[in-house]
This record gives sequence, C-alpha cells and structure tokens, in this order.
Amino acid sequence: MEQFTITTPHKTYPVVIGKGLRHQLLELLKKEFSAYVIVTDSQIAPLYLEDVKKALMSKPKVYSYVVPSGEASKDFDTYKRLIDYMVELNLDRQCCVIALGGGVVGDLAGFVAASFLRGVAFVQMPTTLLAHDSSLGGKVGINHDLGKNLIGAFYHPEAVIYDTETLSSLPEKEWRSGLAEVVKHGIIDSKALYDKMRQLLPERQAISVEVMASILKEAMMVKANIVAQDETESGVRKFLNFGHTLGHALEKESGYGALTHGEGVAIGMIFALKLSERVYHHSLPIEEITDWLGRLGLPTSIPKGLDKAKLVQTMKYDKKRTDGQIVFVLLKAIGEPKTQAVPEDLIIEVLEDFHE
Ligand SMILES: NC(=O)c1ccc[n+]([C@@H]2O[C@H](COP(=O)([O-])OP(=O)(O)OC[C@H]3O[C@@H](n4cnc5c(N)ncnc54)[C@H](O)[C@@H]3O)[C@@H](O)[C@H]2O)c1
Ligand SMILES: O=C(O)C(=O)C[C@@H](O)[C@H](O)[C@H](O)COP(=O)(O)O
Ligand SMILES: [Zn+2]
Repeated sequence: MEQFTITTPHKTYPVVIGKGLRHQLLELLKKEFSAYVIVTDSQIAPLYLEDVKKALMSKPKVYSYVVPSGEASKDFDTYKRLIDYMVELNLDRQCCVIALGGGVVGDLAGFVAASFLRGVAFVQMPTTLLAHDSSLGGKVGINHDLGKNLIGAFYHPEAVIYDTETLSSLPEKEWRSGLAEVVKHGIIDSKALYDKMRQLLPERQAISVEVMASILKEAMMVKANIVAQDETESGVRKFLNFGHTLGHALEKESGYGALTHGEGVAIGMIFALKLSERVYHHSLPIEEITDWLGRLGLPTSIPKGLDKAKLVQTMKYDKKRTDGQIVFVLLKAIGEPKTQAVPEDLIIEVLEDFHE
C-alpha cells in the first residue's frame, strides 16, 4: 500500500493506493458518518458494489445508487435523480457519498456531494486508470449541452482510496484513455519524467500492471503538487488543462461518449503542440509524441466529419477564456507549459492543416 497526502488551503486528505483496498474501506476512512450512499455505474456495480457494501456491513445505513455507464450520465437529469434519491431518504449533513467508479461517477457524485445540503462528505474510490487524474484535486461537475464541465465546483473528497485490483477488469479502450492523461502529466512536468515514461510505457502491449501502478502514483503526485500550489486554477493549475481546450470541444462536438476523454486529450495535445510551434517559433518533438501516443493506441488527428467552425465555436465556451479570447495551454519545451491567448484566425489555420 502506498500513501501520500494532498494539502490545499481548504483541505488536507490522503491518497491511498493499493491492491484490494475496497475491502478495507471502513478502516481507511477513519471518520464516522450517519449514512453512506455508494454511487456507481451499471458496468462497475456487478463487479465491485457488493464488496464495498460488505466493507460497510457494520454500518446501519448504507444505500447505493447506480447510474448508466458512460459520459452521458454527467448530465442534469442524472444529477437531479441522484439528488432526489438523497432528499427522499432525508439524509442529514453527516452523511457521506462514496464515488465508486471512473471520472464520470467521481465528477457527478462529487458535485452531488458538493451541493446536497450545501455540502456533505465524499470519498473517491477510483476504478479507472484515467481516474488517477479525476479522483484528486476537487474538480467536480457535470456537462452542459454547449460544453464540457460547465457546471461544477471545487470540492475535495475526504480521501482517495484507489484499489488497483479493480483495474484488472478495465476494458482496453479505457486503459488507453487513461494513458493520455498519464502522458500529459509527464509532458507538463519535466523532461526527466517525460523520458522515464517514454521508456517505461513504450507501447500499450509492453506495459505491465506493476509498472503502471508505479507510474500512476508519480503522475498523481505531479497533479497533487500543482493543486497544492493553486487550488482553484488562477495560475499554474491551468497547466493540467494541456490538451483540453480542443479535447473538450471534440468530446462535445462528436456527442458526449463517442470519443473517450483521453482520446480527446491526446488529439488536443498534438494540436496544442502544433499551435505552440506557430506561436513561439521553435520546434518541439511533435513527431516523437505523435508516434508515442499512436503506439499507446491513441488517436492523434481530428476524426472525419467534425466541422472546424463548430469546434472553434465550442472552444469559445472553454472556462480558461479571457477577454473574449480562447486561451490554450501551450508548450515552450517539455516541462515548460504556458497559458496563452491565441487569435482565432491562427486557431483556424492550424485546425485546417490538422484535419484528416
Ligand atoms: N475532475 C477532474 O479533475 C477530471 C480529470 C480528468 C477527467 N475527468 C472526467 O472524467 C471523465 C472520464 O472518466 P473515465 O475515463 O474514468 O470514464 P468513465 O467513468 O466513463 O469510465 C470509463 C468506462 O469504464 C467502465 N469502468 C470503470 N471502471 C471499470 C472497471 N474497473 N472495470 C470495468 N469497467 C470499468 C465504466 O463503466 C465506463 O464504461 C470525463 O467526464 C472527464 O471529463 C475529470
Ligand atoms: O484538475 C484539473 O485542473 C484539470 O484540468 C484536470 C483535467 O484532466 C480534467 O479533465 C478536468 O476535469 C478539466 O477541467 P475543466 O476545468 O477544463 O473542465
Ligand atoms: Zn482531463
């Protein structure tokens, strides 16, 4: 079992990573709650819900709520149904929401916890590789028809309890999706971590579970260090959004769930690299990264059928925008990200080149 602590001005909480931790939930939680609401999705429930319920067996009030698996559940309707469920149970402020799942369950259940009775405790129990990112840092929320994560809050969990055994059932496509955020953490952090990741994660087929578990912790610590410096994204936290300006627009424009989040981020990172070369007039290892992402099974160009004018319109809803300008996280060098407002005509020009 590995553990580290994340400290922000508003909350200090542990991140615990290890095999079989779902069985030890109660001991790891340390605090007592009046009731527990386990939120999970329809694909995870048959695999792990009973184990988590069993871990809470000694508690009198344990409830569970299962949402349909997939990005579409990060919506107003699902949010309302879950809130209705908790209001009808008449739960009090001492209850605890347990998010058992990937980023969809974590973001949705976290936002429910942030808003129910103006905030109750919640615990992240990530079950995807991608959730090495989504389970910590406190960004919780849901999507809007016009853009990703447009409704939400900064609201931290009591703890992140990452049972790496659950990754054994993760579908191949979801492994690849999670790898995109792992690569992102390497690229924004340092040349040393980037090189280490390229060496340890050369291609999807060559990655052992043990290697993945060690890299996963390192990637989480990159995020934890950034969040500790800038909890609510007024500065360096924006770097965690590398690849997301276009990535989120691609997810929305292709219909939530058609592209995985990681696929959107992979394409978005290549686009941000191309923009960086145009803005800073120096060369970056774009071919190397494109080739690496490809070997990890990720797409690196915009899927056919997506209209670039619509992508630009959607990027105008991105939360980083400032003074009416779309803001990207660009790269000066590996380990040297920078936020930058980019003129629309340049975005269109680079998109034009980038289209399949
Ligand atoms: N809050 C943040 O900081 C943050 C960071 C990154 C991403 N996100 C959000 O996370 C979401 C994506 O998360 P995700 O990639 O985990 O997707 P997800 O939660 O939809 O999970 C992916 C798929 O895998 C299934 N699944 C999950 N765990 C499984 C397991 N152990 N075994 C078998 N199947 C399993 C799910 O049912 C789903 O079908 C996006 O909405 C994204 O915006 C948030
Ligand atoms: O934690 C952050 O900060 C991030 O930007 C991490 C991203 O990987 C994540 O996808 C996040 O949900 C994006 O946030 P948003 O503010 O662009 O919606
Ligand atoms: Zn992301």
